[in-house]
Amino acid sequence: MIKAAIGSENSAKVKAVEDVIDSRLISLTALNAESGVAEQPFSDEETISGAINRAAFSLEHENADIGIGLEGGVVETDRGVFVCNWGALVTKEGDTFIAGGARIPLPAAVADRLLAGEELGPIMENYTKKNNIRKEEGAIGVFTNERIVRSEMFVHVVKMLIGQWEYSQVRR
Ligand SMILES: O=P(O)(O)OP(=O)(O)OP(=O)(O)OC[C@H]1O[C@@H](n2cnc3c(O)ncnc32)[C@H](O)[C@@H]1O
Ligand SMILES: [Mg+2]
Repeated sequence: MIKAAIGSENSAKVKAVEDVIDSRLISLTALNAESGVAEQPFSDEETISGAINRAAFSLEHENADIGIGLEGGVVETDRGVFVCNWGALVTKEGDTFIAGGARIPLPAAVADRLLAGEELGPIMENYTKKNNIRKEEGAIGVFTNERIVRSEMFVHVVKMLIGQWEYSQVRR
């Protein structure tokens, strides 16, 4: 049995990993891992660092074979502020794999509040008058009419992580 650890207890993230891995081959533990970056990452680089830090923390803390970190952030571009999401998978052999998730621009009303220093999670709850968006459909779900919800977006990221790791095993 391969031992995996995911560095979050957010159900949208844990469910994504559970959906992708084969539970007959890989056991999964979820823990709240330090991201080591701001609560609201504001670039791809900062979001990637958060994902890698969570993955490394999880690997070490659980003495696992693989650690997975999933981190959300936003990126400011010439075309507006986009949501971004990154994942990292680290192995006890010292390999690190990363993969990025789908991104869409946020409405100006949301972007303005982010630029003023608020966090996306609370902004979304306030904007939609709903709780727990970040554990459920997410900003990506709200603004895509739920055609892509947060867990599905993370499933895609986790598939790209696990797939890169599998490919490295095959070639080892
Ligand atoms: O418990 P953790 O794992 O921390 O789960 P979380 O929902 O707080 O998720 P992250 O810390 O990875 O990311 C939070 C950031 O992700 C971004 N994000 C994207 N979609 C979001 C959503 O629907 N709700 C909240 N944050 C979202 C936003 O930039 C947040 O500041
Ligand atoms: Mg968080």
